[in-house]
Amino acid sequence: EAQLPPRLGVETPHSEALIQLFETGLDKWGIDIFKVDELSANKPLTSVVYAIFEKRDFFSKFCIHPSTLVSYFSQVEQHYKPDNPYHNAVHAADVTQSTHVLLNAPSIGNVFSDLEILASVFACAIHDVNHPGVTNQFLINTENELAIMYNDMSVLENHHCAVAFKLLQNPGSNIFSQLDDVERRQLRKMVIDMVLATDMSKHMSLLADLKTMVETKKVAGGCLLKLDNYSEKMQIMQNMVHCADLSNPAKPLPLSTQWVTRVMEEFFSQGDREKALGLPVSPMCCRETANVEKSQVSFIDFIVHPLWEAWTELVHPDAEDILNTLEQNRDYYCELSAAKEAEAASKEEAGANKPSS
Ligand SMILES: COc1ccc(C2=NN(C(C)C)C(=O)[C@@H]3CC=CC[C@H]23)cc1C#CC(=O)NCc1ccccc1
Ligand SMILES: [Mg+2]
Ligand SMILES: [Zn+2]
Repeated sequence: EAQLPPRLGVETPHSEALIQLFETGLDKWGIDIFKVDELSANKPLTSVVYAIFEKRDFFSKFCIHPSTLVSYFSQVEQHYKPDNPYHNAVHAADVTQSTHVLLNAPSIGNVFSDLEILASVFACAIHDVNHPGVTNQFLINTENELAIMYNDMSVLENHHCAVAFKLLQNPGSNIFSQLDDVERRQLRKMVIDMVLATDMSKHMSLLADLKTMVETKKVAGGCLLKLDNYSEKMQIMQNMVHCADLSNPAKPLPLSTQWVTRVMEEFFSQGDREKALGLPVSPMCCRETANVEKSQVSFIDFIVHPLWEAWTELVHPDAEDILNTLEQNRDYYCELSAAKEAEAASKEEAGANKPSS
């Protein structure tokens, strides 16, 4: 019997503090995932996945040996680029833990099977693996080998999936080796369907389908339909993972502001590369002209809030607090943006009135 890996699957001098943090925060919306990164000695993904698998009893339910889980997710974690300000293992850990919380909503409690929950948690953990820190459009515009490989279609998302399943084939890393063939094939299809749905170009159609489902659910007297067909269930799972991927602005403000700084840094460095390559600079990637607060307000108003509003209706009333936090944060960015504009205007004013030297 291979000896057990360290607690939570990571070697860290802070293991007691990390265990404490998971005791109190693993099931909470708003755990400090940056603290998890510190306490886990920069293994946030492996430690979060290990803690969730333990809490959901996945080791015994799916006959997964802890050392196999650690072997696989250490490789996945290593394939997230630490130099990416945003699309790194901390983001993967954040999306995974956020989905773990969404799955605990009472109104979807008994909708999903253990295999569906396993697939959702796994999909989140690997959903951005080996992300190059640039957008699909950039890869297409620069005729990157990944765009050629995937014919410009959901290039990043196809790559994340392929890398994740390739790593499963490494010796001692196949966490799904004890599933039977049917389960393994079902899980693979569910994971691909969820990861490909994290491509923002699918956002509008995903949201439209979610709204339709909410309408029909209303008609069906409020309780969540016993979702019997695959496509309805998958729609909810895809939107759940997509919500988690777009959950930064709906987290407590000290976390949300760190994510804005990180994502803008990633966008700006892409803008720098576009400029250096003589390519048109993407709209929110220009360091000089971007108004960060204003664009976070539009990101929330046009993309994040409509999605979370629909999700909140679907799982009513379980996500009320999340929607409230999103709305409070939106007002904060709005005020900040107005204050910055007022300051800029008064500087302009002062400049204009400056006595000519
Ligand atoms: C924490 O903030 C963020 C967190 C994530 C993203 C993401 N954007 N996109 C697309 C929408 C450009 C992605 O495809 C990324 C990959 C998958 C999901 C969402 C990701 C953007 C922001 C932002 C912002 C922000 O303030 N101004 C930039 C902005 C303004 C208006 C509209 C979009 C972006
Ligand atoms: Mg992605
Ligand atoms: Zn993501």
